[in-house]
Amino acid sequence: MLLIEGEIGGKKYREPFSKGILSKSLVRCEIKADRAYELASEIEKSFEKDKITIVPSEELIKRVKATLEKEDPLLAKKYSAWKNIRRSEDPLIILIGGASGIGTSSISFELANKLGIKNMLSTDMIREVMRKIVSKELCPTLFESSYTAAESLTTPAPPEFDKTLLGFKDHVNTVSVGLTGVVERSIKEGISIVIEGVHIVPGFIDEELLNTPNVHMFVLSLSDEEIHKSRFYSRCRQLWARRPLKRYLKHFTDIRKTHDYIVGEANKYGIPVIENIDVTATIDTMIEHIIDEKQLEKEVKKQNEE
Ligand SMILES: Nc1ncnc2c1ncn2[C@@H]1O[C@H](COP(=O)(O)OP(=O)(O)OP(=O)(O)O)[C@@H](O)[C@H]1O
Ligand SMILES: O=C(O)[C@@H](CO)OP(=O)(O)O
Repeated sequence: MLLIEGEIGGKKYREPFSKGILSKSLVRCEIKADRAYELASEIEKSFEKDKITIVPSEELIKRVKATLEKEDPLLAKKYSAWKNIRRSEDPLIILIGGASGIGTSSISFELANKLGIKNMLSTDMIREVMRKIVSKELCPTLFESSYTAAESLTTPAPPEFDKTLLGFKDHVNTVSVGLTGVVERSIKEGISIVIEGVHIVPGFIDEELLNTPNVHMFVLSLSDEEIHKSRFYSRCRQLWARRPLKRYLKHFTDIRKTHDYIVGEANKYGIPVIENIDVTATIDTMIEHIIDEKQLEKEVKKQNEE
């Protein structure tokens, strides 16, 4: 039997080679399930042919990369990229913002899955907890949606300001308090987490917190309004969806205003804005950014030590 030898926290362990586990990780690199299983079998056979019975996990990764290189060099590059992040012992705190319906929850689920991150949280959940703590009288916009918050503003909006955005900023400002708490706690505990939602807006979260190593922020966008609108249709077709399509279509103009505002702020603060057209491309871009930032952090750390 072929055994894989790994190390966790300085302790060595051995486990039987599993074609199922390996093919699952190949599927994450966009290889079709059938082909992934065939490749996993080929890799197992190649070790048997070499009469190897115990393989250090590093060796296994090398062989997978070599096999993928022959299959398609781009796949090998993708596999290396996300494997590097997964194997890193540093925690990752990933914040994904964007207007309602842009795809923050779908992308956060896919990214967490790909990187093996087990903690996920939506800012809508943070908002829901805050609604139980703060009264409606004290903080009326908190009880609205981000795009309807203006309806509960207690003071009239000055004519030079856009009312929708005034309400939006007030709403985001409040939820950012809870969001900051979650980010601080995640850093303190050293856990990896993906947090997503409309309340992740550059400029509302303390810059020092965002500059903490391993904290990465992204904003999703859709410049084509029609594609954005179609996302509400596709969401309401999902059986589990409980959010009425009519509400989002009625407020679509306001949702677009929040979209443009979030993107504008991201550009102002140098936060990557990713057009969320294709799930795979979005995830790949995020992984590339995380790797680049990690490299930069390493270089800065090295310079500071010198
Ligand atoms: N890249 C994509 N390509 C195609 N469809 C997508 C993509 N990303 C998300 N979707 C679909 O768009 C719809 C809206 O996505 P999702 O629910 O993730 O948005 P959201 O930003 O979390 O919205 P909200 O903030 O209102 O909860 C869903 O049906 C989802 O499956
Ligand atoms: O406030 C919002 O923009 C959305 C975010 O998901 O929430 P809801 O439409 O459920 O109020």
